Amino acid sequence: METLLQSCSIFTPKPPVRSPVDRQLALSSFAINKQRSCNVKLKAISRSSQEGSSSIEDVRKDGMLLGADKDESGSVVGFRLIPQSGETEVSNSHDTISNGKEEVIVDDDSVQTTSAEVTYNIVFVTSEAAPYSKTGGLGDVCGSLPIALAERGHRVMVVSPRYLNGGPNDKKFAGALDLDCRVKVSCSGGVQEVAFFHEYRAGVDWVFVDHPSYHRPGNPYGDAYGAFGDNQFRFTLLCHAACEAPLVLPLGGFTYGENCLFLANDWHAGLVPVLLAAKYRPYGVYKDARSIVVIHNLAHQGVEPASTYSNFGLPPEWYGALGWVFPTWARTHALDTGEAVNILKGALVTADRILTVSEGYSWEITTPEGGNGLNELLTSRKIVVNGITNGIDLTEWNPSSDVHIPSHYSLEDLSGKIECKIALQKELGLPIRPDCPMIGFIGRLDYQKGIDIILSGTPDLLQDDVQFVMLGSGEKQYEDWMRATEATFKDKFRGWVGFNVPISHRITAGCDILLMPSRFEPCGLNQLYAMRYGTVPVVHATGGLGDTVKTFNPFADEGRGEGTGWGFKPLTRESMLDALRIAIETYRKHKSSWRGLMKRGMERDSSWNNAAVKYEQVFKWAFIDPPYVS
Ligand SMILES: Nc1ncnc2c1ncn2[C@@H]1O[C@H](COP(=O)(O)OP(=O)(O)O[C@H]2O[C@H](CO)[C@@H](O)[C@H](O)[C@H]2O)[C@@H](O)[C@H]1O
Repeated sequence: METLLQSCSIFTPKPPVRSPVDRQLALSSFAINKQRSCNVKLKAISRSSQEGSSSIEDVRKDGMLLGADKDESGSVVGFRLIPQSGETEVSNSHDTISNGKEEVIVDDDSVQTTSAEVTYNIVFVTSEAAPYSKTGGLGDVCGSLPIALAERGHRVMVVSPRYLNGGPNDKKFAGALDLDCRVKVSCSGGVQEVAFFHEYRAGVDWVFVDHPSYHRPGNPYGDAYGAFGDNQFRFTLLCHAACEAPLVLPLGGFTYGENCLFLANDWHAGLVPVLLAAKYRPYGVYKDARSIVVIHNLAHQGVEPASTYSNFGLPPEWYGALGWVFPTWARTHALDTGEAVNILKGALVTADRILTVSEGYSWEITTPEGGNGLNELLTSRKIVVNGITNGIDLTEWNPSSDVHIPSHYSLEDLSGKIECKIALQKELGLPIRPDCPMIGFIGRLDYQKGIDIILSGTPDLLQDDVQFVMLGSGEKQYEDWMRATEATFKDKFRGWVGFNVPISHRITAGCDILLMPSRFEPCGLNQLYAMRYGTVPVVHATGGLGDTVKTFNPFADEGRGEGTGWGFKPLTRESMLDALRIAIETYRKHKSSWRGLMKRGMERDSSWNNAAVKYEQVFKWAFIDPPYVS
């Protein structure tokens, strides 16, 4: 066993490659060794290596394998699959993409789901992916964008930790089986062994990295006492394991191979592009792979003291990539040199391209106000920075079939929305008043979400005849404030402290208005969910909120009105209250305008397919250029 594990270790030195032929041989034998070292348990998968493509059909029950594309080294770089339903064309499509525009132009067959012109082997690396793990929007995106890309014909793997906390969430990982493949990772002054679990679902390979440090009470990042002290270690492990996964895991009988595209999400996955550049490419491995860092939130960068650099398992000469110096004002004392390591910065200087989750935010992060200290670096790489607005999972967030809401409704028949409102008032113990404007807030209770502005504006807001319900958890001072406000305004305010997905659906469906006064918002998903549910968003017009919520103009479109909500600026208590008062007034007195607002919001196309087309454009650009660090 030890020999087997040893051969799987990513720290087995690989010989420097001299000639192109040698290099090719080294690459293919490296890939073969990796495959051999993994004894995959799944019967169908092990059959597939002997019997060819037919056994893959056993595994991929919902489709038919037409063939596999291989690169010159023999690694499989793509499959051609045709879904059993036959609803989707798989051969090279004639569909055209409108770059940078909302629209996807489909050819005359009016096929709903389009397929990609060029397909890639894509590896998402993420600290959370719904439904397995979710603490916020990152989980939503990494739980649904991979499926949208797989539906378009890409081969997609998502690598994230196998969190077990002893609670009911653990059963979400029950469908993932141990692949019986162990990898040894040298980091933090020792050698760690990680295992891989796998579930093939919705066309995607969900791969879970298993290690004792992912098994503890709490959420993925911390518990009641705060953030875990070893998060740098836990996510370093994730990145090392994710870099090995395409080489060692014969998923569906074939590894993803080296010619793949890594999507490293946020700082937790930020070591991936650094590892490609520093540990693999010098040995000829992953020389044709590309990496894209996706920023969901620049405020979190994975910064730790400089002395922790040796924990990353990187060559000493790569310190400069992660090295970071705090500005003088941020240092703690006169002798503090401000030296630190910053994982996200390392990703930004080594990734081939940089993506954010809205166009507005992609610009904001290049400014001193929105750049969180990385604006100059981002400006220097502006040419590879793009913003693509997130989509939403239209199956989970559908008012006509949502399993969490008491009545279903649609644009054609909105009567169920009033029933959802009445049921919500009942559930919360508020007076049952279908005519009373009901405002909702869902989100983390922290500085980003503008909770302090809500806190200062609520007493004034509640002077009016409204109901206000908040769902969230986070900073204790805000949780306490919610409890205290509920006690003071018993008939008007409810503060639900906690993270509860079914309640979030019921608030989205039952309220008339959704409030999002975020200080900054890379994209924001709740306003997209709200619009789909005919709930009108009132938002601070920043980042993705400014991009997605169009302020109501009653005079536009020959008096029919335009817009899906209200965006206010600047972020002050007064401008938030002004916007809310206009919204409340419109709700009360201008019923047809309100219906127009609901209708336009519900009709908005927030599908992932649209966003996936734009991602594909960025993938193409990534492969046109040589690797940024080679
Ligand atoms: N108490 C609670 N109970 C139940 N569900 C709750 C909840 N609090 C939040 N949620 C859910 O968590 C998600 C939050 O998503 P957001 O996009 O609004 O913010 P987040 O800041 O986490 O994400 C970051 O990443 C995403 C994805 O890119 C960006 O949209 C965003 O701007 C960026 O800050 C939503 O699905 C929401 O319903």
